[in-house]
Order: sequence, then structure tokens, then C-alpha cells
Amino acid sequence: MVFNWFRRQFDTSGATSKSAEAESPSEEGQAEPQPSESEQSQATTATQAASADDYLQWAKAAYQNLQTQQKQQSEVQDATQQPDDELDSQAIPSASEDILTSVEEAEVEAVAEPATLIEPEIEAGETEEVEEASEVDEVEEASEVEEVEETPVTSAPLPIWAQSQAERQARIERLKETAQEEPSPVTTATAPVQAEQSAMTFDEMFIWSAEVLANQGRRPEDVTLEEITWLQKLWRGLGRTRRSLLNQLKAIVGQGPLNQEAVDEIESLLLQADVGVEATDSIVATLQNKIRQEVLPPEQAIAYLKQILRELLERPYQNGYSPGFAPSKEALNIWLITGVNGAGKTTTIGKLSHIAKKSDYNCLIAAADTFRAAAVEQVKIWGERSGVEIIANPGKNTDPAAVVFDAIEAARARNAELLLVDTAGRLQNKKNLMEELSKIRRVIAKKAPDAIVESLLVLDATLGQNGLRQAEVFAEAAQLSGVVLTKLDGTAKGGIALAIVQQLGLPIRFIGVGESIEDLRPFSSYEFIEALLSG
Ligand SMILES: Nc1nc2c(ncn2[C@@H]2O[C@H](COP(=O)(O)OP(=O)(O)OP(=O)(O)O)[C@@H](O)[C@H]2O)c(=O)[nH]1
Repeated sequence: MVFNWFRRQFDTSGATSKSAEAESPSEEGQAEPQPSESEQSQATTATQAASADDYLQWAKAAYQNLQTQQKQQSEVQDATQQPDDELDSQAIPSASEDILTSVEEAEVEAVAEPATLIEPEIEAGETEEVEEASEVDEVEEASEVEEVEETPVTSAPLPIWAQSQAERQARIERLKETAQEEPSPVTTATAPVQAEQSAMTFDEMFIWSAEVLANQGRRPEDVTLEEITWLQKLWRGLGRTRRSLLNQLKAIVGQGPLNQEAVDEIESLLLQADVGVEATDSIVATLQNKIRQEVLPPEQAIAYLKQILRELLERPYQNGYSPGFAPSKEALNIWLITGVNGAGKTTTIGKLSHIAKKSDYNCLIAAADTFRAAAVEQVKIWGERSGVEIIANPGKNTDPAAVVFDAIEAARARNAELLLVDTAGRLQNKKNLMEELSKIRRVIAKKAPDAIVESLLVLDATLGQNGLRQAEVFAEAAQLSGVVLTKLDGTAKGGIALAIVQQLGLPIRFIGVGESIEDLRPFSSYEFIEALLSG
């Protein structure tokens, strides 16, 4: 059973797992866990009535399923292990034992301490943010006490930051009673496994990730540990933007019902986060409209703001762009990847090929950014990492279109489903860029007329508004299908995602929150906004 990361669902229908009973708190009995972006929004609205208790049940069920999956995997691995390996593992404490111990310790910690969403380490010079972070703790601690055990919560769930100490403690107590089973051994100590292992701790981060998935209509039995790991990466990756945005936002709306003064403050906050004038104007106008109609208490104000931001990010889907962005299994898909030098184009190609491989696509990479030999070498390194073949032409200053020609032949010969083409990186000049890209498109039209061609622009989020100006040149030249936004982990200006959508009218298709191969995934407006404004 393969999890298709592009579609965010298992490809084999009917092969769902088994142990947990709980449905999504909002979507009982939903047949297929396959929400599109717009369906995700609807699911989100539908969950308003779900209680914190429902989410806890859901999270527990997901956790138990993941434990069962891990056990099954380790049993399969044990069964296939060679006798020699067994002898070795008796003589030397194995990596799996180390991990097992660390899981046990982590779980004991999770039970012993009241769990909170721990912000990523704060850099020197960000003292203001540190102060704000501690204010948040105070807000959390001063929150009203609720007896969750005795009085099930029936109103809309509060965000984690607004939940009371007692409620969080109650969650952990329940975990102690019911969610903790024997942790299952894991057999190899690779980095991804370790990252997953840290995600496999039943703490507030796990519960938050589960809640995000539940709100998108997912079932506990269809959740993968990789998704939980990704959500936690996303949350950490957006930490700098969140710290600069969320804490101040909470301070503004925490003063009482949303009023004009608060809306003005929100306006300057959004501008600081590089949301851009146009998108900010649009958001503020919607907020103003709302406060003219009704009084919005703090939690509802944040929830409403989240909704506005999400709708803005999804606007391109109303303007002809499809919400899903997955290669078809029925045709050759050719994705042209463009972007200026240093934006993270090569890294993105490597990460995309990794997702494709994981999701069971037969993938190839064409090294058609031929201007610099080192670029070809770099792509080759990424190809080795992801186990995807590279088609390159070793000659100097090769014509990129010639590489694409060869790559299409190779793709046909190998029945490839996805061909990732590393294209024009350093053509700042619109005319050259257009010429190169249209030559490549001509070759594709001739050699692979049935291919589904998409074009993605890789943009470096740390460049903020400057990146946007570059993007305008590409948008005019390259018939773009969307944007890959990289390096969101390296900036407090993650609001640029909203500016891109507003100003270019393009959807964000993938986001990168780190340098490793697992650090890029398809974009979900729901997950992005939750990671940006929860904590
Ligand atoms: N922190 C972080 N770094 C990233 C991310 N994506 C790429 N990078 C880093 O950005 C740098 C540039 O990435 P490349 O993939 O080489 O960029 P490029 O656009 O191909 O640029 P050239 O190779 O110079 O053409 C590398 O050090 C990457 O590791 C990301 O999402 N987060």
C-alpha cells in the first residue's frame, strides 16, 4: 500500500488499516480520505462543532494505529532478518534498542510534564519575541480551568494556546490510562526514522498534528507517521514567521472584540510579515466588513482571520487552476522547474524526485540547466540521494532543448511517468528566458505531444518582496502552473506566500522548510495557515 504524497492519500483503495474505530470528529463515515483543497476548507468549517474531547479520541486512535503499523513493520523485518544479524544484534546493543529506549524516555516525559507546543530555539537578537513567547505561557496558565473528564466539552474547540492547563493535564492523564501501549521497536537508526521517532511521542505536538489532519476529513486509520512528522516540521519551519505574527496578533485581538483600532494594528502586522500591500488591503477590507456586521470575540477573530487567509490562498482555484497538483499515472508528465540562481531549484528537484519515488512514480530528471557544469553535478548528487536517474549531456554549453530531447526519449524507453526538467536558472533577461523556455516547449510538443506539461517557479521566501519582482518576469515568460516556495524556515516573512498568490494570481504548489530531502511537500493552505497561526 503506497501513500501518494501528491494526492495525500493511499493509492490502493480498500486497503485501510484496522485497529482504530474512531472517525474524524467532523466527518463520520466519510467514504474516501481524499479531500481537495476546497473540500479541506469545507471540512474545516464542518468541524466547528467538534469538541476538544473528540480530537483527543481521534488523536489517540491515530496514535494506536501508528503503533500497530510500527509493530507490524518490525515483525516483518524481524522475520526476514538473517541469522548472522541476530547474532550480531545480541552481541552489540542495536540501534533499534537505542531508539526504543529514547522512545520510552520521551513517552515518560510526555506523561510526566504538562505538554506544550515548544517553539523552536530562539535566535540571539530576538529577545522581544522571547518576551512575547513567555507572555503566551502566562496567558495559557491563567486560562480558565475546565474539568474535561467530568464535563465533556461541547462547544467549538479552542486553539491549543487558549486551552487551560487543567485541560492539557487531563489530556495527558487520559493518555496515561489508554493511549500508551508498549512502544514498538524500530530497526534502523537513520535520520528520517529518528525524525519520525520524535513525532511518535504522544504530546501536544502530536495532538495538534492529529487535529489538523482530522479537520481535513481524515480518518485515524489513514494517517501516516510521515504526515505527522511533516506537520511538525512545517510548524517548526514556520516558527520565525509565527513568532513575529501570532503573539502580537493574540495581543491585539486579546484586548476584546475586534474593532477598527485592532484592524489597523493587524494591517501593520501583515505588512511587516511581507504579506504585501495588495493582499493586506484585501484582508483588512474583509475584516472591516465583518466588524461592521458583528462583534467578534478574540478566538472568533483569529478563526475568522485564518479563514480569510485561507480563502486568499485558494483564490487561484476559482480562476482556472486546479486545486490538486499530482502527476497523472496515465501519461508522461513533464514538469519544467525554473527559478533564479540560488532560489533552491536544484534542491527542489531532488526533493520532488524523492516524493515521486516514495509515491511510486517512475521518475527521471533532465539536467537542462546547462549554463554551469556544477549545476549538472549538483543535480546528479540529488539524483543519487533519491535514487532517480539523471539524463545529462556531458558537453560544455549544451543546448538545454537537446537535453530535453534526449530525456524524453529516455523517459519513453523507461516508461517514466514524471520527468523533472531543471531549466533556465540564471536568465534574468525576459527575452532570453522566453526564448529558451519556448524552445524547450517546442521540443516537447514535437517529441511528446501527449505529455502533460507543467511549469513551476521556485522562489526563495527569504527574498520577500524582491523575490516577487523576479517572479513577475518569470510569470510573464514561463506559463507557470504555480510556485514552489522554499526556505520558509529561514525567514520571519513567510507572509510572502499570500503576496505571491495575490499579486501573481498563482497557486503555491509545494513548500520547502529545510535543506534535507524530506523537507519539501505539497502545499496545503489549511495546514499552512494552521501552522502559521496556532501555538
Ligand atoms: N533552509 C533552507 N535552505 C534551503 C531550502 N531549499 C534550498 N535550500 C538551500 O538553498 C541553497 C541553494 O539551493 P540550490 O538548490 O543549490 O539552488 P539553485 O536555485 O539550484 O541554485 P544554483 O545551484 O546556484 O543554480 C542550498 O544551500 C540549499 O540547501 C529550504 O527549504 N530551506
